Amino acid sequence: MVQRRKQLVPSLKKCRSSLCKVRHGLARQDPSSCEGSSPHFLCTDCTCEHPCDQTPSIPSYQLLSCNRQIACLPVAPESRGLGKCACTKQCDLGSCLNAVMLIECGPSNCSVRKSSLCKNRQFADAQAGKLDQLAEVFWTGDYKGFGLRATTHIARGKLIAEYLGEIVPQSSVQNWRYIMALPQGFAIHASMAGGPARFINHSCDPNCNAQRWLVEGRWHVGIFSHQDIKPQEEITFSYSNGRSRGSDPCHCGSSLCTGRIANPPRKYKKFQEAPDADVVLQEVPEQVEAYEVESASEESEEVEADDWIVEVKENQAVEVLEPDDRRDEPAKECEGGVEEVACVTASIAAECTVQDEGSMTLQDLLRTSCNTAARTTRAAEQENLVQCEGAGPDRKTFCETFFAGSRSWHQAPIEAKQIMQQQNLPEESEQIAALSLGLYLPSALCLSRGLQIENSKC
Ligand SMILES: C[S@@+](CC[C@H](N)C(=O)[O-])C[C@H]1O[C@@H](n2cnc3c(N)ncnc32)[C@H](O)[C@@H]1O
Repeated sequence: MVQRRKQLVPSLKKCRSSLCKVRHGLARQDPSSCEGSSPHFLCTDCTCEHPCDQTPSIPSYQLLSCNRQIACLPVAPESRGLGKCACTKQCDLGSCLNAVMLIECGPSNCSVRKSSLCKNRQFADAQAGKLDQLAEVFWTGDYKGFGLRATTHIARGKLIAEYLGEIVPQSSVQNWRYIMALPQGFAIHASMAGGPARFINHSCDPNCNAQRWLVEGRWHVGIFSHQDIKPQEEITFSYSNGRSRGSDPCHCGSSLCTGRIANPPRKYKKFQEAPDADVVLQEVPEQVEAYEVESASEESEEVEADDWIVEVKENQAVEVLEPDDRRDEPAKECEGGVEEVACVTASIAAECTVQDEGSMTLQDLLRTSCNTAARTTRAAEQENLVQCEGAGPDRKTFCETFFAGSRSWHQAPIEAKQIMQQQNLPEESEQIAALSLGLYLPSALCLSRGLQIENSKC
């Protein structure tokens, strides 16, 4: 513990570089001197260990403003038949019935006439870019890679960021570093595309929690502060779902640290070849478990999410349809006089891996088109899914080595390099493979900047 502290706050006396003016975690370097900043990323700190010219830049990923539907996530069963809230003049988060049940208000379920008087629109506001930017990505150091920290004082109960990514079946996930579980076997996969929340690290004594909300019938996950947070304080939540204890070492630095961060549940172990692979399942915590439809989640856990679909009938009983049966099902959006929307959404749904026309809503349509067309996102997903088979023998070998590896690769650039050399792989292939897997790998980043690695540093 003492050693770790030394590493996080290096002594300024030892600092020889003129660039090394800022102590890690206390202040921010002038953003204008940072190269390669992405829109939400202001700057990485310079430390003696990582002077500005050596602090890695963020591995590339696509910045999203809303979730991208790759699998057609069914409308959340519990959203059916919900009435409007009982608010009259305005909706407040503490009193609106929807908000209390972690349901966001929207045109269909809010009683307040003017949407500006409804405070229960946090996710919609975030997606519209209406929320204050409260946090920035920063370099925490070798152990945890990048993280997110407050840029200002954040009061308790604030939505800091939505956990954005691609909605996929959990069964298709191979890189578990950037995953948030959803009910019914789905997940938000933020490896290739997502938002700043993908950088939030685990802590055994976190200042935030992940909450699953229903927004227009769809699950969304937000990172909310559960205590006041000071400027420059790292934003963290617990990856542990309370059921599993992971084997990855935890470096959260808290006095309550259990020494481990969580692993994916056993049923998905088949996707990680080695017990010690660097994989993490972040699952929404207990307080939102009420949103699980017990029988639905039980059933869907047993079956492949992309072959089967869970349907909810009017009486809320849950039924699992086999793929053949659901072809005859009418598009649900056609009921209720929105045929036009249904036609368009159905044609987009036809592009999806799961042919679930009935569960596409106008919101999906907007979400799909607010990013890339469904056709393109599907192509991206295909590429993601065949990471280990797809593009050439070098990437395949690297990928297999990564999943069979016994160490956290992002912490072991030397080992990564040795394996590449043992297998006679050109160095560039490591970089390409690492980036295509959405991994942070110092050696890959060094190579991308044309720098040599020596003693774990560029
Ligand atoms: C969702 S990513 C968080 C962002 C990541 N630090 C990065 O640089 O992209 C999860 C990964 O971060 C690292 N990580 C997060 N919390 C950690 C902790 N408390 N101790 C050690 N590593 C941690 C682990 O490698 C984990 O697989």
